Amino acid sequence: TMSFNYPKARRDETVVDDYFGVNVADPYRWLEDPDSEETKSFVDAQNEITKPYLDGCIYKDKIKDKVTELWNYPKYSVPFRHGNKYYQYRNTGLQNQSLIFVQKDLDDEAEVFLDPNKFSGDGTVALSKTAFTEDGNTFAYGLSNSGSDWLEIKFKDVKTGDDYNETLKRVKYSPMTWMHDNIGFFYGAYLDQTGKADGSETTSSDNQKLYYHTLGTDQSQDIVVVEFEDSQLRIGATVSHCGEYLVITPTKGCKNNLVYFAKFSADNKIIKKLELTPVVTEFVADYEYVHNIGSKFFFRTNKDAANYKIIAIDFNDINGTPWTDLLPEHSKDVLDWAHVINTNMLVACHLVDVKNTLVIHDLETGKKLHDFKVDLGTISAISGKYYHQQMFYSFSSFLTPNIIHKVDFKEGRIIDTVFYKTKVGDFDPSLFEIKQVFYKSKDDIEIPMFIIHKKNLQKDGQKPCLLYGYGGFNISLTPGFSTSRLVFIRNFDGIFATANIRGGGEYGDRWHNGGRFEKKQNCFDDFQWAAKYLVKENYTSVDKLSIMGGSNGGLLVAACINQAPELFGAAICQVGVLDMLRYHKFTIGYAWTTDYGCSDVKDQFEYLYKYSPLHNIKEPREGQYPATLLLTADHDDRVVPLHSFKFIAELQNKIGSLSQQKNPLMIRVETKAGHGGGKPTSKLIDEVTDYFCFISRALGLKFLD
Ligand SMILES: O=C(NCC(=O)N1CCC[C@H]1C(=O)O)OCc1ccccc1
Repeated sequence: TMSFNYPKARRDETVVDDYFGVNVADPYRWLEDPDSEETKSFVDAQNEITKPYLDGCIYKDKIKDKVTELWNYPKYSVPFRHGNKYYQYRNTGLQNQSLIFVQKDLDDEAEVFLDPNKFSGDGTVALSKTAFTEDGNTFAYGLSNSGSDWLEIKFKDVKTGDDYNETLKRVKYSPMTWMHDNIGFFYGAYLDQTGKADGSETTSSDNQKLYYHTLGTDQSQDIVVVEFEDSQLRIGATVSHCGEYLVITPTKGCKNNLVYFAKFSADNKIIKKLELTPVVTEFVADYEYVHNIGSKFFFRTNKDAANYKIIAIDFNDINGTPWTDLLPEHSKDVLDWAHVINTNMLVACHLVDVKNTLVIHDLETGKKLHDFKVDLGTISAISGKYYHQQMFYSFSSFLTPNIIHKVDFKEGRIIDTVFYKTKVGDFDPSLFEIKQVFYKSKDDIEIPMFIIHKKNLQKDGQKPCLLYGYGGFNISLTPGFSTSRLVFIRNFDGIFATANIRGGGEYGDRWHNGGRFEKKQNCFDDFQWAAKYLVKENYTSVDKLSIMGGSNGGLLVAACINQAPELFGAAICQVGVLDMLRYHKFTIGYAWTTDYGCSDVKDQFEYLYKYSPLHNIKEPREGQYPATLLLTADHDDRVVPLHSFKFIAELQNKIGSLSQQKNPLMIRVETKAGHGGGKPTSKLIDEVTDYFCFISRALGLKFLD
């Protein structure tokens, strides 16, 4: 095994912060400036170590070919109906960005409506949020560059295919919603933020305002229609399905929002700030607009309902008429989302032990009308406007790429047919199996875990295993189809496992709250106990076990290798949140305090300091750190790359020089890329290939053809 001469990054020992009397050194503070020559040469020096190591993997070409081959299957979204046309995202398989197709009827020849690959040669301009007008004649679309959260909004005339002249700039974390006059458009922007705004800056995003744009005019004419004192609010907004209200749902963090509304004047003229009526003015719960009938509004909420429910609020009499439950909270099943279709039917999707169910209720009475048969897996999308008598939904799972269903509502009947079944080359799902196990964590709480492997597996403890986790922000890791993981199972003769650890939404607020604030350590314990389970049950062994996670999941991976380096052979940490004392200072980091807390508060500093990856790197009592690869990118303005730069510098400095540390400790820094959203297929395949090269080389895995 090689030893590595890692780049020596300057340590500035003069940078020391005082947190409530505790002095914390931050010698790599200078790495927080992405534009300094010193930081740029640090990144180049790191890539000069990492690239030869990855390219030195003897299977690199085979891995890339296999990943590409399995990736190359047609990906279709559910069809969407706007105006009198159907639209659908399609990718033949390897296109960098999916295209939007349009057709008059479902059995007509579809033609290209929008091809985002035309916006750049390398596919680094991605289509982000989009919104059609009610009449379907105008299409608003947001473009994101190099993976940044910043959007530029354009408007296309559907009939001619031509774009209107205006471009709305400095848009970020923004709604996109049209007045029903098909001319007025609402969006959120940071127009008074100075300096760079291309996603490579780390500037904190403050003072978002909600603007009203009139189609065909210049952005400079736009009107501020909603703004709040609190500069950290992101202003969610939706024009109600009836077109007569604007529902405003400001949020500050990543949990709980407020609710206001404005009723439009009869002539729909908007020339100044909107008169807002307050509905919810404290951050006590999530409230998501589902539908309204006149002044009766339906929201999905977790107010007094940890597993969420649908309530009805009368906007004409907010404090008079009691708010009622339309769809009561289920004692165990979590209400994932709800959608109104066919005028008076409510489609409800629940999560039951991390598997989706799909039912239809009567909108008036809440009475159940229909149960869709759903296998172990996820309802990955639904489409259909409330006034349509037709909807589409898609299903996918670990061994099942998208199956699209068409549902027609005719003469009181519900007719569910398979509309499109995705085929993936020569992949044969019958050769593999999915298991769901419930293992005990450190505190004996039962944690679900999906394990996927070839059938007739010999549990000889020698199988390479890839354990994936996230554990935060009420996000649930539900079954999904991933060809890269199937390459790991098929060609490394491996096992893929995903642990539904606390902090996620798998069991509603109970599960989310079990992994937040001072309980965040439960996430790390749950993940470490998943690793112990996989070894104890003879699926794999420590030196064949890799852990992987991204963003908050990158925090998970980095905290776990600090706390239990002896449990893992390799660790893949993608775009991780790694400096828990300073994360809130950059871009949208302050919004994450609803999960993490903040080092500005004494008792929160204390528990953050205990697990913050950057501050808890220490020589293992015995053995070494796992082979560790950090991945980040120069336009990641969700989790700025400085987290990974500082962590790898400290890891190489403290651990890289130890004689017993034979495993590589590296970072892969991508250019013209961001947090992950919108990444072109070519870059995704290169990234998967690289971290498979890293794992296989570090663990000495064989690649079977
Ligand atoms: O910050 C988040 N979400 C939380 C997030 O992205 N986190 C939370 C921790 C690190 C990172 C992650 O895990 O992906 O979203 C901001 C946003 C983006 C686009 C539109 C509206 C709002």
